[in-house]
Amino acid sequence: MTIPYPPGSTMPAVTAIAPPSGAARPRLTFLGTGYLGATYAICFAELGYEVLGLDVDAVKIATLAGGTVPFHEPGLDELLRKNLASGRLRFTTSYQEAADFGDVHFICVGTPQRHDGLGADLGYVEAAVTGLAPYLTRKALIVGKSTVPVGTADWVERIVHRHCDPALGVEVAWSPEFLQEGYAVEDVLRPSRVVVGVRSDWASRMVYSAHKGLFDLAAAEDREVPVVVTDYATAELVKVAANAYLATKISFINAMAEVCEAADADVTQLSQAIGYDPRIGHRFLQAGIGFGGGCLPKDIRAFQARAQEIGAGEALRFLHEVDLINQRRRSRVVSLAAEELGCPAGPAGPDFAGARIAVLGATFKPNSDDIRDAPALAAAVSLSRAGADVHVYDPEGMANAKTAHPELSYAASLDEAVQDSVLTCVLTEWAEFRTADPARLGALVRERRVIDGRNCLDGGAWAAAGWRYRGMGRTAMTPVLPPAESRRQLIPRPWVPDYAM
Ligand SMILES: NC(=O)C1=CN([C@@H]2O[C@H](COP(=O)(O)OP(=O)(O)OC[C@H]3O[C@@H](n4cnc5c(N)ncnc54)[C@H](O)[C@@H]3O)[C@@H](O)[C@H]2O)C=CC1
Ligand SMILES: O=C(O)[C@H]1O[C@H](OP(=O)(O)OP(=O)(O)OC[C@H]2O[C@@H](n3ccc(=O)[nH]c3=O)[C@H](O)[C@@H]2O)[C@H](O)[C@@H](O)[C@@H]1O
Repeated sequence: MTIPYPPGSTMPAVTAIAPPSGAARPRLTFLGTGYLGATYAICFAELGYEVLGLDVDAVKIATLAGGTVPFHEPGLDELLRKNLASGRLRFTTSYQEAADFGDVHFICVGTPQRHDGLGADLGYVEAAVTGLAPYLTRKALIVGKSTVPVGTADWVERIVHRHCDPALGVEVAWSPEFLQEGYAVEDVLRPSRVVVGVRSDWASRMVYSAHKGLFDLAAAEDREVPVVVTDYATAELVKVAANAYLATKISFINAMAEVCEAADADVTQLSQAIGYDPRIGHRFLQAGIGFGGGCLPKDIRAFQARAQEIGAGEALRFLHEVDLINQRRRSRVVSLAAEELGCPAGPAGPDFAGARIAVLGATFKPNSDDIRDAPALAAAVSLSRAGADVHVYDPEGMANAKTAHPELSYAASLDEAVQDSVLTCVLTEWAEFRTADPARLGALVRERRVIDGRNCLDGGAWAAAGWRYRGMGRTAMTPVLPPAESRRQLIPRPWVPDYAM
């Protein structure tokens, strides 16, 4: 079924569309106030909606209601306080309150990897829907935002029908989310696209009304937000396909890093050079220790598992290789460390015999406190298990890292982490590490050896300060510059072929 967007029209003008409730804008609830749900609740209040955030974690709800975002996301704390003060934003643990309040209910709960290590655990989605549905007393729309295996929206619809009075006509839609942590506020307020799977014109209208604030903002800024209205299955697949593509792009460049290591070539220059082809582009071509986080790794595994279940397993076999390449990058940091320190190889791998190693970075990427499946922490744990005396420091991830890995030693500052170390590993590219003065740090360490697990340091400057520098698939010492910068640096004069010089 093709549903025009805005509903009933192919024109971008939408002023004639009013939400079915008759209110100026539907009232929104966000079920699950983690990284996704809290960011959405706060940003949609900022867009002018009346919003209620719900979570089963009473501490999280009290923290949010008290004006503090329980995780690190640039810009979000200010918006939270502003919108609590405006009265448009509230938080609760009561499903009854959410059902009474909301016209549109967004499901934002986690969908982690199942304990069997493959498919997605949909237990939280089921709990959220069965928690809300029995309290609904009027027609409402339940919109899934969590990342789920294809077929989930159908299943949720059946659960809703089992738990609600059919006369209410409660409906379902699925609208996957593409925000990146660290840029979440910008990504929510100015999304690259809105994708929605719907089954009725009413659901389409409601989704439109629930996003109208975004479209109004875009119009005021003379931008457009592309909207793709489709069926449930396509909407669900768009999300996992996007993450599978991003993961594949990163593993592709990391595979090139492996080849560069064997060929004594430089992957950062290779990446820069291929990225100038606009069909390839520079983004997500940063070779290093590989991808982590609460999404890419689990999503590519769940996607493979689901494809297998529906008879399309062959099509996604390459994602297994993407995963393996990614895991090898973490091991490569450990083997590089062993090479650098000349550690003897025991039957279970290298023996670091108490060598003091500074691990700079614990989060899966900078500007986040998220340590889920973080490559930096995984490498720190491997080094520690292999006998190293590891000291971890991260600007924002310390509290989460200490909870997840109390067995590691933690330093209170960058300086304390590197003090007396024989090896320094930069494994998350925080600005604090990228801009650190190698000469100053050199005075603190016992031996000047650095592994740049993100290819983010100016190797030349570190070498000039007396450090032995090792990148990941990198031979050159040139700093890795953003494309515009590098273009200015690399093309300062008309190119003259060698033979003409
Ligand atoms: N973190 C991100 O950047 C993005 C996440 N996603 C997807 O969004 C979903 C949520 O991810 P995160 O926010 O990162 O997870 P999270 O773990 O930070 O948050 C999930 C929240 O749901 C709450 N919860 C669990 N059961 C509940 C229930 N029955 N009712 C209400 N709340 C409940 C938890 O207490 C927690 O606060 C996942 O499917 C993820 O793949 C999608 C795009 C971006
Ligand atoms: O589904 C999700 O939750 C989200 O997953 C990723 O976002 P996020 O996990 O916040 O982080 P990314 O910026 O994608 O980085 C993921 C990992 O890849 C690594 N990475 C990224 C880019 C690169 O070139 N090289 C590289 O190793 C990062 O260091 C990080 O560990 C996607 O980028 C989002 O679009 C998506 O919404």
